[in-house]
Amino acid sequence: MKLAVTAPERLAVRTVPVPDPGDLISRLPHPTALAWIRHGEGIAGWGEAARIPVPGGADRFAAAAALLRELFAAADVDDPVDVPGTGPVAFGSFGFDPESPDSTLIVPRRILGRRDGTAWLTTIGDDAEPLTVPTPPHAPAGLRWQDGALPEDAWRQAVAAAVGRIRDGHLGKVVLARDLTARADAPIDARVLLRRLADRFPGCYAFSCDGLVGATPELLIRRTGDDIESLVLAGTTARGTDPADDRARAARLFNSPKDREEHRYAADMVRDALAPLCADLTVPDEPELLTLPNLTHLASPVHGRLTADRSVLDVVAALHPTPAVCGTPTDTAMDLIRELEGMDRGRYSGPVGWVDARGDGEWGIALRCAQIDGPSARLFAGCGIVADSDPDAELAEARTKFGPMQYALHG
Ligand SMILES: C=C(O[C@H]1C=CC=C(C(=O)O)[C@@H]1O)C(=O)O
Repeated sequence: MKLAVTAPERLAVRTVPVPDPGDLISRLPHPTALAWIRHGEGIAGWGEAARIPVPGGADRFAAAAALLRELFAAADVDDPVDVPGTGPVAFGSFGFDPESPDSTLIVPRRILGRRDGTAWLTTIGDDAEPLTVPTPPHAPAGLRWQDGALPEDAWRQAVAAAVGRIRDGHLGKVVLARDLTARADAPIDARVLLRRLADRFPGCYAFSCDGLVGATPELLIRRTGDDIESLVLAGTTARGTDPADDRARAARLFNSPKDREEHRYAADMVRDALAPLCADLTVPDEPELLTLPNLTHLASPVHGRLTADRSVLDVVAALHPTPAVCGTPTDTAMDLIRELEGMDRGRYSGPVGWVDARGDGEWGIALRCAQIDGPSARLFAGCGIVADSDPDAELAEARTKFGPMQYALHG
């Protein structure tokens, strides 16, 4: 696959150290924000120095990595700060399904970053060229909600059908998702959603890229030099109504054979995908609990050291789609998702994040998110289904997973 890029032939890139910029989200001047922020650290971008539409295909990550390598190698870079995220950076979000055409990389004109006490501003392109005038953010108003592809009952039946296929031995696990749509009175401003998500879910990665906005707890891969990290999530319970109930639910999740099975598929696949690329790969034998404001997940933190020079996008290519969002075996699960969900997921549950010219970067799985298109938002939530899954319980779990974006829209 050969990609086309809308960009000047040679990017001029200058990074300078800046005093602590404070809250990154409030520095975003435009509704079409680019962001990747957790606990107040990360990068925020605006303007477009380059936009790269990436067609569908199993090789979309490799094609994107190759084009960025070329674009960044040709850039004229002045970067005295020289830490991951400085110099030229592309934000990106990829379609979940290789048959979905919907993936994009964007190199912003400005990137404001903060990490471990260092802050920087990167300017890409002509410094003197004016950016559009900043606009104040406006919260969405007059929201009207509608079911997406499958109303609740139909989705429950899809889950029951998936359980049947699993019990018949066709596959071990599949993740089924559903969508909801909301329409506001005016175009939705990503900055308002980011603000609310970052405030309520500070431990998640608040992201915004080309209309895909959310706060995901799941780190697909972070590459910092040779080091790679991932946080595998699968297996979920809602938080309790009081501390005793919360502890009881967490204990039930931790000891649930059904959730352990759901988790094991995901952790095993990540280990198998990373093992050929890594030395010193550690995947815990047993998951731990990750507690979020609305949910508790089973979580496996994974670490390794790359044995060859691979961009973070090369590692994304090896990992996506994990059984946290697809299933096992992958191809059978992908076919069942196409058959039962009745929709194209677009970029929901695809990789979202950023990559720099060193090949460093952070990519999450786009969960707890919505695709914003003018005044419309399409929200997504999915659940891992195994032989012992109960359709009613999965529907309740999906409702809880819609919660963060419903909150982001309504406040
Ligand atoms: C597919 C989603 O969550 C995944 C990540 C964590 C836990 C999951 C679960 O327990 O089903 C899912 O695998 C979603 O939030 O839409």
